[in-house]
Amino acid sequence: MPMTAEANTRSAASQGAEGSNREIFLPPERKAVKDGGKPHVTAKNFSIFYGDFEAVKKVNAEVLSRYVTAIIGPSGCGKSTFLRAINRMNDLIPSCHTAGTLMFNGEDIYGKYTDEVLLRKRIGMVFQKPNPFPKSIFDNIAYGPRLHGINDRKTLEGIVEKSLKKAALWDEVSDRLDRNALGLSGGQQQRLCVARALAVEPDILLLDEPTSALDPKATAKIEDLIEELRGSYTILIVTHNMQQASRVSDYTMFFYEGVLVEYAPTKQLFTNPKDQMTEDYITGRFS
Ligand SMILES: Nc1ncnc2c1ncn2[C@@H]1O[C@H](COP(=O)(O)OP(=O)(O)OP(=O)(O)O)[C@@H](O)[C@H]1O
Repeated sequence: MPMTAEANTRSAASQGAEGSNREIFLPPERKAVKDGGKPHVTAKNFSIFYGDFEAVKKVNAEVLSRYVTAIIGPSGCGKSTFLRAINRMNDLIPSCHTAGTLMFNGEDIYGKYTDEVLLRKRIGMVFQKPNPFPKSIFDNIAYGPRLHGINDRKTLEGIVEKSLKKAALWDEVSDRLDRNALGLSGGQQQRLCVARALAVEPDILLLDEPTSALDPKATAKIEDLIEELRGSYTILIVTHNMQQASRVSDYTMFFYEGVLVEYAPTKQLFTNPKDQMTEDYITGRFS
């Protein structure tokens, strides 16, 4: 059987990585996003500490609007800490403090006058484990809009429908919006959590290992959803799964021991990493 172009590339890539147990990643070609690519989150010498321990070390980076950026690296390297800093979720940890600056749309996220509630409306988050409220599907989605003063039933109905459609869940739940969200499957619950985050019309979505508790089918649905949302939202996703990073993201950040070692277009980072440490990590020399 003749080798396909893809198989040829795979073969060439395998041969290129002499002696290494190289996983082959072939990130798909991705189209440029309309009106995307502006600095949306900018870190300047940004560090995050737990007490005296510097978990994230002097990061300098710009996250680009409307693209998907994956954050990868071994366990404990600071991925979640960095992600959570972007909507100040770390504020809930008393020992946690920061140095340097982290800007969102040119405004200091840690500025004296920043309102965390409004910040979290603009920068939504979905966690590793689906965490719907023990309420109806409708009330889960309407929760955020109500918190921000929307109480008109018709308006809420419109928001709930739109959000569930964006999260690719509407068709599965439109006839049971009054049922408890905890009755949904794990994958549906996670899409509900995405819908809940979208209901307040955020600019940025932070996804902290959103598929690690899901089976392959539910994982594929979330990955499809990320693809759908790409171009409308700036998305950052922490993932342990390098294949997932290579499939869903436009840019990838590789962290090691709190240091942002390499940050590049996903295709470049996975096929032609500049740093030896990145090369070693993506080829499975350490995990
Ligand atoms: N609440 C906390 N208090 C003290 N140290 C913490 C806290 N949370 C995380 N750390 C430490 O900060 C470092 C970075 O942790 P973080 O959870 O951000 O890493 P990670 O790359 O997301 O790891 P994983 O992939 O295992 O989730 C680790 O050394 C961790 O032990």
